[in-house]
Amino acid sequence: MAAEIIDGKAFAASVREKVGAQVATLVQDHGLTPGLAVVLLGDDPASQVYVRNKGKQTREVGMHSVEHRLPESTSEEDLLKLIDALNNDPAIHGILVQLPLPEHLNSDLVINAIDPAKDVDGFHISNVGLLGTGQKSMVPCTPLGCLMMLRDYHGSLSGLNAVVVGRSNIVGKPMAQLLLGDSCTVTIAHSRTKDLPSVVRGADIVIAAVGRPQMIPGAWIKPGATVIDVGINRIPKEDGKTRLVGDVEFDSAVEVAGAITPVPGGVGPMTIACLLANTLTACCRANGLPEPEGLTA
Ligand SMILES: NC(=O)C1=CN([C@@H]2O[C@H](COP(=O)(O)OP(=O)(O)OC[C@H]3O[C@@H](n4cnc5c(N)ncnc54)[C@H](OP(=O)(O)O)[C@@H]3O)[C@@H](O)[C@H]2O)C=CC1
Ligand SMILES: Nc1nc(=O)c2c([nH]1)NC[C@@H]1CN(c3ccc(C(=O)N[C@@H](CCC(=O)O)C(=O)O)cc3)C=[N+]21
Repeated sequence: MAAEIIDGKAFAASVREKVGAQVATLVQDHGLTPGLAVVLLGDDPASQVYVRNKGKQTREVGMHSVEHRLPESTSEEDLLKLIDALNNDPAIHGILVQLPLPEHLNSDLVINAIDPAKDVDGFHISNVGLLGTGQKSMVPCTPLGCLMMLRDYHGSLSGLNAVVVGRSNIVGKPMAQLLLGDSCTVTIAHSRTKDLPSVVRGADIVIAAVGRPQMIPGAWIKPGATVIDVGINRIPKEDGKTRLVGDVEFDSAVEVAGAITPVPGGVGPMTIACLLANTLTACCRANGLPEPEGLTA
């Protein structure tokens, strides 16, 4: 029996619809328009596509959207000045600095310069600490999107064995924290893990966040497991063009898994939808209004 395909694109559209409805209420009842600023350094084509999609979808849900495209050579001082201005701009409730930053910049320093209340990526050390101690925080968008899909599919995650492959600060670690928060038994695997296939085989939930095209084959997956593929990898096609694939070998995994997210159309669209949800949450918190419903962790 082939797995159920978890439709991240449709799920993301439903999240955006909820965000849009709550934005409309904010505008009508409180005269407030949530605002998101995205900062992009350099001209990496893939990053440009994401930034364009973010801007378009931000406007579609009725939010205020600002893009700052700066040259690759921008100095740390100038970038910190821009962040300071955005921190102090009352029309901006969310700030996202697109990663990775050029090598000459210290990304920890830059991220920690963002007002934690406006850190809609959830990467600031305060938000990381709040999440790790189970307190209210801004939750990183990609793991939040994965959690929403898992909760929707499973109902309760309590007691399930979850394996997160990858330990980055932006995906693997926060994903593990969220799963722990929902009472999964969590294993974090990485490049030094011994016998990864057997670690993955023990999982009811597999989160693949490695950045290696199609690395996890169906043969590693426990029959019936839920597979969330975070990987976004561009590989060459026979016709000279490229296509997107995940970190999971979809064709073999779909035959074994109980449910699986495709690439494209899985985690990616949910990431952007959660960015909009976080911006709405930040705007509500900044104005002492109740948290948006069904959009936080
Ligand atoms: N869909 C979305 O919205 C998003 C998708 N992504 C995608 O997710 C993927 C991961 O991103 P990110 O977390 O930033 O990546 P990083 O490169 O920061 O981290 C990759 C992790 O994978 C581990 N790893 C590498 N090789 C292996 C291996 N052979 N076996 C086991 N583990 C391994 C690394 O281990 P170690 O620490 O030991 O080096 C590391 O912890 C990428 O494809 C990226 O494009 C990222 C963000 C958002
Ligand atoms: N500060 C910061 N925050 C991020 O959240 C962040 C970042 N930097 N740097 C880059 C990664 C990557 N990322 C993606 C978002 C959406 C899609 C997405 O929408 N993907 C579509 C396909 C898009 C396409 O066709 O290229 C899909 O999977 O269906 C993918 C990847 C966010 N990231």
